[in-house]
Amino acid sequence: MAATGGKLNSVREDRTLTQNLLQTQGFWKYPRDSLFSAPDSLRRIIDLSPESYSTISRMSRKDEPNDKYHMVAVIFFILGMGTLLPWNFFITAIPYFQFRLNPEDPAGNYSDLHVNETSAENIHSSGDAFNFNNWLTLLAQLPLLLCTLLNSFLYQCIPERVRIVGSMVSILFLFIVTAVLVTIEMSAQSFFDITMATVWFINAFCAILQGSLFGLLALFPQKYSSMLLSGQGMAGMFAAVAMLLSMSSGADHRTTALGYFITPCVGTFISITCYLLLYRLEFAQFYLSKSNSQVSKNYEVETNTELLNKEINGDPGTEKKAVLLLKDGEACVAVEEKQHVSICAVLKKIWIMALTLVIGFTVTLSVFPAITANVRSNTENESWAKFFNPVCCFLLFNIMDWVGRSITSYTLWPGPDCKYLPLLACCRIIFIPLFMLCNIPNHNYLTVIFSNDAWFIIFMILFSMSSGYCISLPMCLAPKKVLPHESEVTGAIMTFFLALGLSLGAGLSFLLKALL
Ligand SMILES: O=c1[nH]cnc2c1ncn2[C@@H]1O[C@H](CO)[C@@H](O)[C@H]1O
Repeated sequence: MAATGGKLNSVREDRTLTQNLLQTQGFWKYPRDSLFSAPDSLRRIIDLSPESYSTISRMSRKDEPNDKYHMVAVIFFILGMGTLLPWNFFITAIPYFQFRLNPEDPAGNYSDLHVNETSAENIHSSGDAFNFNNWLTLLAQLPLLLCTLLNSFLYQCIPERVRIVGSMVSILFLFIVTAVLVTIEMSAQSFFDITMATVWFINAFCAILQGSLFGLLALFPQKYSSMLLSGQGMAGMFAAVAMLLSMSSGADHRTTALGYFITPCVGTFISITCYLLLYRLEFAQFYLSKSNSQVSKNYEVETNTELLNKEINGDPGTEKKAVLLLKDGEACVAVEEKQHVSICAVLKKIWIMALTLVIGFTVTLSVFPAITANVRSNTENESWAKFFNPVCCFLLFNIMDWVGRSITSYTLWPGPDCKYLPLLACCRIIFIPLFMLCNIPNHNYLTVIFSNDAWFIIFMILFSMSSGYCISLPMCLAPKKVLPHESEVTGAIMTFFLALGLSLGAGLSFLLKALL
C-alpha cells in the first residue's frame, strides 16, 4: 500500500513538471530528450520492456529523418497546385471557350477577342447564349460539393494511394481530351456539351484528390498543410501566366489554345511523379507509416494500466488508458480516451466561422469569374485592351487573393471571439453591384457607371484581397474554437462549408447574369 502511494506521488510530480513544459492535445508531452532524463520515476511506473524502450530511444533520437532540401514541403506545394489547376485553367481560358462557342466567327483569332468590337459583341449575343461562364462555374463547384461528401465514405473502402493516383491520372486524361478538342472542328452545341462533361468529371476527381490530400496531411506537422494551401493559391497565378505567355506568342488561336492546355497536362504529370516520389523519401515514410497500424504498434507501448489509470481516471474502470508513443518525433505520455465527438456540438462552436466562410465564397464566386470575365477595357490602345482582362481580372485576382490569404499568417483580426465576423463578410456584397456597373458590353437592364479601367482595377484589388482574407480567417480560427480531439471533424465540416459556399456562389451568378 505504501509502495503504491509512493508511485502515485511520483506520477503527480512528473505530471506537474510536464504540464509546465507543454500541455497540448491531451498529451503530456516531453521534449524528446527530457523523456530520457526527467521522468525516471514515471518510467518506473510505465511497465516498459527493454525492447520497447530501445525502439523508442532509437526512433526518437537517431532515426527521425530530416526533410532534406525541403523536398517534402516542395512536393506538397506542387500537389496543392495540382488540386486547383483544373479550376483555374478552365476559368482563365473563358475567352477561348467563348470564341469556340461563337459560331459566326469560327476562323477568327481569339487573341483579338478584346480588340475586335464586332467579335466581342458576337460573343455576347451568340456565345453567351450558352451562359458559358455561369455553367462553367456551377458545373465545376457542384461536383466539388458532392464528391467532398462522397470522399467521406470512399476513404473507408478505397485505399488513399488508389484515390490520389487514380484521380490525378483521370485529371491528366481529361486535360489531354481538352487539348485534343482544340484541334477538332465541331458544332458549338457539341463543343459546349463535351466541355461541360469534361468540367464536371475533372472537378469531381479534383474534389476526391483534395479531400484525400487533406486526410494525408493530418499525419504531417502543420507546416505541410500551409505549403499545400500556398500551392493552391499559386495555381491561379500559374494559369494566368500561362495564358499571357500563350497570348503574347503571337500564334493563331488554335496553337495558342493548344499550348495553353498542354501546360496543365505537364503540371498534372509532375504532380503524379511528385506524389509517387513522396513514398520514397525517408522523411515522408516516417510520417506516412503512422497510418499503418502494424508499424505504429512498434512505437506504442501500453503502460502498467491498473496503476496509472487509477491516477488519471480518479476511479478505475473508465475508458481512459495511458500509452507511451511517438508524436511528431517526440516521445509522449498520452492519455488515450475514447472520446465521442458530436458533430452538432462542434457545429455549435464553429457556426460563426462556417457562416463567414460560406458568405466569403458565395460573394466571390457570384461575380468571379462569371461577371468579371466580361468586363472590357474602354481604351483605344489595342495591346492594353487585348491583355486587360487576363491581367486585371485573372492575374490580379490570383495575386491579391494570395496576399489576402497570407495576411492571416501575421494577424487574425478581429479574433476568434468576434461575433460579427459574418457581418464583416457581408460588407463584401457591395462588390457585386460595383462589378455589375463596370464596362460590360450589352447590358440589358443596367448601365455602365464605372467605365474607366482604373475603377475595375481598384475594385478587383479590394475584392480579391478581402476574398483571400475572408476565406483564410475562418479556416484558421475554427480549430481554435474546438477541443483538440474535435479538430479532425472541424476540418471536415469546414471543407464541406467551403464547397457549399462555392456552389451557392456559382448558383447566384446565374441570377446576377440575368440582372445585367
Ligand atoms: O476546390 C477549391 N478549393 C479551395 N478553394 C477553391 C476551390 N475552387 C476555387 N477555390 C477558390 O475560389 C476562389 C476563386 O477562384 C479562389 O480563392 C480559389 O482559391
